[in-house]
Amino acid sequence: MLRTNFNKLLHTSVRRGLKMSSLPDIKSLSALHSTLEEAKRAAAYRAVDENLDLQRHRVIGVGSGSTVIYVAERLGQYLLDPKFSIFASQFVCIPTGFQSKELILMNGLQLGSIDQYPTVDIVFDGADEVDANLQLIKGGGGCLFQEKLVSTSAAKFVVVADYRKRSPKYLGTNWVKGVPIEVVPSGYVRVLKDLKVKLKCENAVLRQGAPAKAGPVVTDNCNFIIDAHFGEIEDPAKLHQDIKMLVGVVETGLFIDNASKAYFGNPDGSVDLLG
Ligand SMILES: O=C(CO)[C@H](O)[C@H](O)COP(=O)(O)O
Repeated sequence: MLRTNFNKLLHTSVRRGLKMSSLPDIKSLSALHSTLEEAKRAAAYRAVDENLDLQRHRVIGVGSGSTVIYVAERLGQYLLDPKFSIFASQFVCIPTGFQSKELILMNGLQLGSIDQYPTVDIVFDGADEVDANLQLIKGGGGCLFQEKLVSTSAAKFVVVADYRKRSPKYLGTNWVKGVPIEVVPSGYVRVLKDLKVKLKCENAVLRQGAPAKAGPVVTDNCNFIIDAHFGEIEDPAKLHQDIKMLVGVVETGLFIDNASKAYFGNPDGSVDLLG
């Protein structure tokens, strides 16, 4: 069975022009165009190397954003290393949106869906802000519903981020664009009103697609996103619950008691671990 999958992988790799090679050491790779990108890559590679259990993990969630690009790249490198490919060819990768689906396919990985695989072994995903208790703001890229669906279906959720994402204390300090909230399109006016009147939100705006699109951002689930400003958030769990109660809300970008650790890449190439 393993051998058949391995042969299938070899044929697929050859067809796609991918060459078998050994898992590269990050130090041997060419420099990226900025220290920020280096930081993201360092966090992602280390998170994958330290948390991926080749013997046990089969269903792997791949999140969204610019840091996760390096997670998918690293998983693809495992697939191309003859030492690891016998295991990596068994991976089924679950995307959290259109972008991550593309990343999975581009790196030669096998694509699955959350409805085929409702139990996920491990998920790697980015974040917009992470506090000391591993509570998160996510959804800057508009994929929060599927990200929450996959991360809460996973036995382990590992955050990959750069140094800018680490909160000094309260969520809402570094990420000042507001808490992303996915809403049903016909309910957005009602949610905007309830956020201001019932939850005393400082400001809430419908996220716009301009300049790429005139009109609102439409999510992969055909919904809208509201960005709601609450300043510094002392009790993210309560705020999440309060927002969730509003009619028209699909999901909030507050990820509560969900992540088990976070890797933060630094400009000097080092990585800090929280959790
Ligand atoms: O939640 C997200 C998308 O909805 C992303 O994970 C988050 O915005 C982080 O992205 P990046 O790695 O580009 O900083």
